[in-house]
Amino acid sequence: MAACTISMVDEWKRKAIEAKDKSKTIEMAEEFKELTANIIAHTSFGTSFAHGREAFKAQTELQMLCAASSSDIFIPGTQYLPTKSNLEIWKLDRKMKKSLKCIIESRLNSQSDNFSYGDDLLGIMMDTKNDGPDKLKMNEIMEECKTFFFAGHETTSNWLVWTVLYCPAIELERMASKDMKLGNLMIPKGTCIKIPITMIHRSTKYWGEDANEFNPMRFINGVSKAANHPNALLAFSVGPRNCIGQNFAMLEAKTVMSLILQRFSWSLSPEYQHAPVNNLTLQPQHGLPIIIKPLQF
Ligand code: HEM
Repeated sequence: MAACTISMVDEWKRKAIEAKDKSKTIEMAEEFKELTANIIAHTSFGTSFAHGREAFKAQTELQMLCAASSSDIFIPGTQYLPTKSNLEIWKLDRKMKKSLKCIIESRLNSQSDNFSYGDDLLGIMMDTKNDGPDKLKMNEIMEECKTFFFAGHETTSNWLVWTVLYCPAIELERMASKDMKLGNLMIPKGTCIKIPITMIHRSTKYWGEDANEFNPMRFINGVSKAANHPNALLAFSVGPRNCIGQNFAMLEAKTVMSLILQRFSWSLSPEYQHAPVNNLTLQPQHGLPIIIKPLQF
């Protein structure tokens, strides 16, 4: 984490120092996307990082195509038709799976003397392959790699982008597995419920009159005491399906922000246009240009 971040901030400093006024506008949204992809690829694939990045690049393109087609009206069966977008989706899917399979196979062939596949995420998952009932199949390992990249990349990247404004996942969805009562509402089995995290995070009912103000001191006694309901902070969800990467993400954000703040002063560029858009995670539609100035030359 720290090594990836330091190489990014060193590059920023070099660019700023080269400039006449010793400052530089940096497109933070793009930089954070690249940084968090590097961090998650290193964590997942260690030494096979470069190949992992290739696989994740294909997954990102695939995700964008799927997000675009998910806004179309869905006609059952059309996902199997060889349309231009489906052909592109299938091609990227094959490319990504091939890269991941290559990484796993080369790791299988290079098992070290102590019969371990390594201490990155891939190695740990492959080591479980050797044991009895928890054994993971190649397919399952590939799916887990995809999940971790999807769940741990844009979330953290957009979290860094907004830092103290918004949470990156703005709503949760649940489907009722049986008829149930929720407060005064009867929820029939099969109903989809959306939980509006952003609205809950801005509710004066839970957070008090200053709900819309940036007040980090409200967390001084811990997250569960910050509001008048212990689960009012839902950024990582709560319960058995809450975010498995929460501690990783917290560590990543603290590492990145502290390494940046130690080195630069910064201000928002006049080019910035405030237009958050929900593309599965909340993103700045027109990027985040920030002017940075090194604190020391
Ligand atoms: C600021 C960053 C992050 C935010 C705001 C975030 C938010 C969330 C939320 C709200 C959920 C629950 C989704 C639901 O219940 O419908 C979730 C689940 C999950 N997150 Fe994160 N996440 C972040 C970073 C990460 C990272 C870095 C990883 C992995 C390294 C990760 C892996 C996962 C996984 C695997 C799940 C599914 C858990 C399950 O269904 O059992 N997340 N995340």
